[in-house]
Amino acid sequence: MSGLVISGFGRGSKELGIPTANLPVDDATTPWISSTPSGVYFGWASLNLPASHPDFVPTPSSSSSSSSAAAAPSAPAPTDAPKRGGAQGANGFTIYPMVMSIGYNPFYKNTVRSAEVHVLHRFQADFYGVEMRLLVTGFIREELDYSGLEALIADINFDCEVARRSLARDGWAPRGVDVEVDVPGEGVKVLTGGLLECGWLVRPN
Ligand SMILES: Cc1cc2nc3c(=O)[nH]c(=O)nc-3n(C[C@H](O)[C@H](O)[C@H](O)COP(=O)(O)O)c2cc1C
Ligand SMILES: Nc1ncnc2c1ncn2[C@@H]1O[C@H](COP(=O)(O)OP(=O)(O)O)[C@@H](O)[C@H]1O
Repeated sequence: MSGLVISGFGRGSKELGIPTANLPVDDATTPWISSTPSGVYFGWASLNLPASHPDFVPTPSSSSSSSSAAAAPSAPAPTDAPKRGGAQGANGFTIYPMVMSIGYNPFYKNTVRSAEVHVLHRFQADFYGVEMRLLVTGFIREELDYSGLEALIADINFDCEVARRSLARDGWAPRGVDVEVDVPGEGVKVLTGGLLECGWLVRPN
C-alpha cells in the first residue's frame, strides 16, 4: 500500500502518545483493501521525507545509484542516522517498523474505512503530505470495541510490542539493509540477518 499521508479524524491521538498517519483508502489504487479483513497489522513503512524535515536521513552516495537497497550489500549506518527506529534506505526513502489498523475503529464507530499507521519511531515533526509506502507482513488481531480509552491505548501499546518482537525475527526483517528495532526486553537491536525482500519500499518513483 502507498500514498500521501492525509489528515485523520483529528482525535488528538498524538496527545495520547499514539499518532497515526492516515493513507487514502481508495478501491482504485488499493483494490485488495475492500476484501481484506479489518484488524490490526504490522510490517514496514518507508517515508520519503523532504530534506527540510528534522528526521530526514541523507542517502549515502554509495547507495544513491542503487535501484533496490534490498539487493544491495549492507552499508554501515551513517553517523547522523536516527538513534532508533529508522534505517537507511535508498532513493530518499527511510524504512521504519510500523503497526497499523485497517477498518472502522469500532470504539469511535466510524462510518468510513480508514488505514492508519503508527510508525515505531519518535519523530520531531509531522509529515503530512509525504509519500509513505507499506509492506504489510502480518495480522495481529481483529478490531475491538472498548469500555474506555485507557483499555484501547493499553491494547495498542501491546500491539506495538508484538510488532517489535515479530519484526526482529529474521523472516520478517528486511534483506540487505540494516534496520533498527527497539525490541521489548532486549533494547535497540540493529537487524542484519533479515530475509524479507523489501525492494518495493525504496524503489525509485
Ligand atoms: C495498532 C492500532 C490498533 C488499533 N486498534 C483499534 C481497535 O481495536 N479499535 C478501535 O476502535 N480503534 C483502534 N485503533 C484506531 C484508533 O482508534 C485510532 O488510531 C484513533 O481513532 C485515532 O484516529 P485519528 O488519528 O484518525 O484521529 C487502532 C490503531 C492502531 C494504530
Ligand atoms: N510515530 C508517528 N506515527 C505516525 N504519525 C506520526 C508519528 N509521529 C508524528 N506523526 C504525525 O502525526 C500525524 C497524525 O497525528 P494524529 O494526532 O493521529 O492526527 P490525524 O487525526 O490528523 O491523523 C501523522 O499524519 C504524522 O504527520
